[in-house]
Amino acid sequence: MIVKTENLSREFVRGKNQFYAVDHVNLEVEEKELVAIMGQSGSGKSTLFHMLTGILKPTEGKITVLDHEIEKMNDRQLSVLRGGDLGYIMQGKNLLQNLTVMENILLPLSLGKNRKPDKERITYLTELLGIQNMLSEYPANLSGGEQRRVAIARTFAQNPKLVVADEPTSSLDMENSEIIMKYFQKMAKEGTTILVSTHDREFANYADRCLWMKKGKLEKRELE
Ligand SMILES: Nc1ncnc2c1ncn2[C@@H]1O[C@H](COP(=O)(O)OP(=O)(O)OP(=O)(O)O)[C@@H](O)[C@H]1O
Repeated sequence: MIVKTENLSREFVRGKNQFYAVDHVNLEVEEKELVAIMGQSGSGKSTLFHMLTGILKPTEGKITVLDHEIEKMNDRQLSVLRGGDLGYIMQGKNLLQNLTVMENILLPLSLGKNRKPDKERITYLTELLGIQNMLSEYPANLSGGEQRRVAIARTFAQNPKLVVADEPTSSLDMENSEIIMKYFQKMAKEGTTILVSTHDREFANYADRCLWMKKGKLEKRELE
């Protein structure tokens, strides 16, 4: 099992209300699976992904990712993991603005253990994602969709065993979304486990399995 959560929960307080953003989630993802989590805005997908990747501590429950007990790891151990076997494509723009595109792509590799940049892999990825002519640009000079593609290239450049991707196709046009979905499917077949959150129902055609998140609870259900 690559991902396993047991009763994973996160509570937040807003005003006088205490509520579960993630409510006793039991999720299991096997090696080589491409699993899509769908759900309305605010249903808890990002909170779940933040906990799986050690960005956010749970209020309750257990998380095992790639044989690591995530909630017991310290920040240093977590950043080594996130620079190596675990790749996290976060939502929104998250490139470092003072580094060029290429420097951004190489950054996780400098945090991971025993990972050296694989030039061939990086060339392949940047060409596939159509960012090969922007490698010496700064992120501020790129569109939102281009920055998204750089973030995707950065994650796969580290050759992770598990990729957690939070709405990877959100600011992309159809053509680029399809390239990403096909690439995810290919990488899953070749051995990378991928967990993706999305509003894009097209992903259902590429994923091995779709789950639905509703008010913090994870449901198994057919798409309408
Ligand atoms: N730090 C926080 N403090 C209080 N409430 C929070 C915090 N972070 C998230 N929430 C709330 O928790 C709920 C789940 O948010 P989350 O970002 O996980 O949803 P999501 O499914 O990823 O949404 P989207 O699809 O819009 O990204 C929302 O109601 C959100 O407002």
